[in-house]
Amino acid sequence: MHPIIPIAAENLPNVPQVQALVSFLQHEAQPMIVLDPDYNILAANIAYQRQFGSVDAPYLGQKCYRISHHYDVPCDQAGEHCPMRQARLSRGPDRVLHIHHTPRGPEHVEVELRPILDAHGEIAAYVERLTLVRSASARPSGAGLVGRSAAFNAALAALQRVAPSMLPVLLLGESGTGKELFARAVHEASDRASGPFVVVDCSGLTETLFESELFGHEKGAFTGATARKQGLVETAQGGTLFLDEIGDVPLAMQVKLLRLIESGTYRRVGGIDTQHANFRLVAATHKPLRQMMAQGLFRPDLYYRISAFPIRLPALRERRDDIPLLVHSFLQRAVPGQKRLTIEPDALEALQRHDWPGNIRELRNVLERARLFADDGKIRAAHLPHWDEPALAEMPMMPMMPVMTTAPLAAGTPAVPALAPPVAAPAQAGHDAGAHAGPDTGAHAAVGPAAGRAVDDAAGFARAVAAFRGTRAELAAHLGMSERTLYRRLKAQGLA
Ligand SMILES: Nc1ncnc2c1ncn2[C@@H]1O[C@H](COP(=O)(O)OP(=O)(O)OP(=O)(O)O)[C@@H](O)[C@H]1O
Repeated sequence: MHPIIPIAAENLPNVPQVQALVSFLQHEAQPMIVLDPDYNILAANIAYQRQFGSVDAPYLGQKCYRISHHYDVPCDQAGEHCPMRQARLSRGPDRVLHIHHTPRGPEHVEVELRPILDAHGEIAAYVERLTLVRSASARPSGAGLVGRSAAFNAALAALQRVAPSMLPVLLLGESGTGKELFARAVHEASDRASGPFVVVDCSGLTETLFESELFGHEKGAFTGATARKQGLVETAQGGTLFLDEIGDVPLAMQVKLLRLIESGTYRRVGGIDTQHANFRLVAATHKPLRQMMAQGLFRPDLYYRISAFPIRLPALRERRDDIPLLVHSFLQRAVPGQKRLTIEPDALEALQRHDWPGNIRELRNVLERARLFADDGKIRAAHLPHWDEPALAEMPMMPMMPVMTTAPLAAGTPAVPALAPPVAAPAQAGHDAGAHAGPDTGAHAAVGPAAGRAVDDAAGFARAVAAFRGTRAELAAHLGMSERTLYRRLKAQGLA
C-alpha cells in the first residue's frame, strides 16, 4: 500500500481550490503533480509516485526541472520548451513532449500543464499531468522506434498529436528513415491498435494489379480469377491502411484512390455492389509530391486529401546525436545464437562522421557487416567501410570464380549458373550500403566485393544476380538492398 503523498497542508498555497484539488487528484489514474508558480513540486498523486517516484531522490519541495531534467535552471533557460512559461503567458493549458529522467532511465513523457486560478484570477498553482510515451524509446531498445534528438522528438510529438484522431497522415522522408516503422507506431498509438495494420507497397504495381490488390475481385472478373479475392482495403477493415510509396501510384489509379478516400466506398473488380471501407489512412513517400503536382504527375485533389497532417522524418545526418543510441539498440538485436557485440569509441566516432545517404537502413547494414569481422566481439573502425576513400568505393567488381551448382535463388526464380563470391578483406567489403538499400533482418549470407553495394547500372545488377548463389533474402543482403527493392529491380529488368 502506497502512503498518501504528502502534502503537508501547511506547504500548500492557502487557496481552498488548490487544497481541494490535491485531494481530488490523489486517486486519479494518471500521474499528476501540483506545482507552485515558482516551479516547486508541492504534491504528487499515487500514480506519480508509482511511475516516477524514487526512494533515493525525494521530489517534494524540489524544483520540477531538477527532478525531471537534472537542470539547474527552468527548461526554457536550458534551451527547451517550458510548459509553465507558456501556460503562464496564455493562462491556459500547454502540452509538450519531453525526455524525463525516471527511475528506469530517460523516457519520452508527454507533459500537460494547467494553471489553477484563485478568486482574483491570479495563478495560484499548476497541475501537471504526465503520460509515458510508448511509441518510441529514449534509451537502447531491442525493438521499435528509438531516438531522442530534437529532430526525432519533433516527429514523435507530431505522431502523438495525430495518432488518436482519424486524420490521414502523410509521412515524408528519404528512404530508410523509418517511414514504415512510424506508420506502424501511428497505428499502435491509435484507437485502432487492436485492428489490422495493412501495408500496400504502391511501387511496382501495374494499374490492373493495383486495382485488384486494393479492391479485390469477383470470381471470373478476368482470366485467372477463379475465385473471389478479398482486397487489401477489406483486410484493413477496422484498422489502418498504409500506402507506402504513394508517389508511385499511376495517375489513372490516383482518381480511384481519391474516390475511395472521399466516399469511403469502392467496388471489387468485376463487381457491381458498393462496398463500405473502414480504415485510417497513413501514406508515405520519399518523392517530392508538390513538385510532381506542378509537373502534372500527381493529382492536386489527392494530394490535399492525404496531406492533412504531414510529418517529416529527419534524415540520419540531421540526427547524428541519435547514432550511439541506434547503434546500441541494433547491437542488442543480435540474432539468437550470435554473440553480443560492443563497439569501440573510434568506430562510434567514424559512424557519427558519415553522412548516411541510406539512413538508418544503411547504418543497420554497416553494423551487420561489421559483426562478421568482429572476431573478439568488439566492433572497431577498421571493421567499417572506408568512406573517406572514394577510389575504393568506385572499384569495379572483382571477377568471380565459378562454382558448379544448380541451387535456384528461390521458388519461382529461374535457376542461373551460380558463382560463389570470393571472401573479401574487411577493407574491401564495405563501400556500399547504398542509398536506397538494405536488408531489414537477418545476418548477411555472403561477403564479397559487391556485398552491401547497391548496384546502380542494369548490367552490373544483372551480373551480380547471375553470379550469386543463395536465397533471394541473402541476395538482397548481399547487394545491400531490401527484399522489396530487389524484387522491384528483378521485375523491372525482367529477371523475376
Ligand atoms: N527510429 C528508429 N529506431 C530504430 N530502428 C529504426 C528507426 N527508424 C528506422 N529503423 C529501422 O531502419 C530500417 C528502415 O526503416 P523503414 O523500412 O521503416 O524505412 P522507410 O523509410 O520505410 O524505407 P523505404 O522508403 O526504403 O521503404 C528498418 O530496419 C527499421 O526497423
